[in-house]
Amino acid sequence: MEVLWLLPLLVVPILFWTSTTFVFYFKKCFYVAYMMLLAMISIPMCIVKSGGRDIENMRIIRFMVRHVKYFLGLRFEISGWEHLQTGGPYVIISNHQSSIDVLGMMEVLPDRCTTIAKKELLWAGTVGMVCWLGGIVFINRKKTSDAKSVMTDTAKIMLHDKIRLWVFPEGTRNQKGDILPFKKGAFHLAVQAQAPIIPIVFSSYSNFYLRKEKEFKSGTITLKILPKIETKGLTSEDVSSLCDRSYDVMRSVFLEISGQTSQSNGPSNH
Ligand SMILES: CCCCC/C=C\C/C=C\CCCCCCCC(=O)SCCNC(=O)CCNC(=O)[C@H](O)C(C)(C)COP(=O)(O)OP(=O)(O)OC[C@H]1O[C@@H](n2cnc3c(N)ncnc32)[C@H](O)[C@@H]1OP(=O)(O)O
Ligand SMILES: CCCCCCCC/C=C\CCCCCCCC(=O)OC[C@@H](O)COP(=O)(O)O
Repeated sequence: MEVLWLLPLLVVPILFWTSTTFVFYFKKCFYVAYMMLLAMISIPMCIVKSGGRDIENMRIIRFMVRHVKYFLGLRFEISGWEHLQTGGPYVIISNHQSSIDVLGMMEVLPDRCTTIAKKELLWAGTVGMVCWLGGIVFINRKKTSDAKSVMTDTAKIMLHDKIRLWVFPEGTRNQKGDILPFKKGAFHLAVQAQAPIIPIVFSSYSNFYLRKEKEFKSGTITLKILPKIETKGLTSEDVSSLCDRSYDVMRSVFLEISGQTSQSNGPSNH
């Protein structure tokens, strides 16, 4: 009878070995549950260290998240570190494929850097709470005028508090094997703060993570930090061309590091 208790210990490894769908759901559930747990542990640490919402809490979050990749069988190959050796405020822009991006983000996140996120994330339990404590700026994507005014205020805070901002200019997650046309908020922000833009490109996850096919294998993510793009002297008139330039350089690097050749990208709103 006691042997029955051992059954799950046998069944889980067998399913892991035989079913890619099981592995997919197992890893996804593990990821969410473990991030929730890490966030729960981090909340009191952030409160004790900073007394509340403070960008310095991102150091704790970064430290807590860095090992999660090992459990998911992921490796990062990072190049271009020298481009992050820039003092003062800047805006990092990167492509956005999945919530797994958070792991790459925490590999390279500079000090005094937080991010812009959709306001719905605030309600993601302990993860939402820790994001708030880390000074993440929440925007309402459904109310463009509100989102724009939050970003304009953020440009002022960036300069005043000497902080860096990480923005996903696609504005949503995308796993279509290409980069979506960029929204313009990140570029207005950089121009308003007269701060440089540092593009970071994540290679495609399609060789290890396929949402539709329910596959989540081990894999290596290439993360390329690109040279900064200056915005000194630019005005709102230059935002469209700045956005186009950044998109072009990031897209060609994305295709190169994802082992794809350049095709014409479908829709473009810039
Ligand atoms: C310890 C355990 C821890 C566990 C947890 C682990 C980690 C937690 C910590 C960190 C993790 C954080 C991860 C968070 C990831 C979250 C990612 C997201 O949520 S992505 C979604 C949210 N982000 C964005 O949407 C940013 C990009 N969007 C924009 O910038 C948009 O432009 C916009 C501001 C939202 C407006 O949207 P819209 O669709 O209207 O975009 P357009 O670009 O077409 O703009 C329309 C129009 O407005 C002009 N515009 C835009 N912005 C501005 C501005 N700031 N000032 C002035 N004008 C602006 C733009 O030029 C357009 O006009 P025109 O066409 O005439 O040029
Ligand atoms: C009790 C509430 C339960 C909520 C459970 C959800 C918790 C998520 C938990 C763990 C994942 C950790 C990573 C957190 C940050 C990732 C955020 C993210 O990637 O959001 C998606 C957003 O960029 C774009 O969203 P859309 O594709 O436009 O939509």
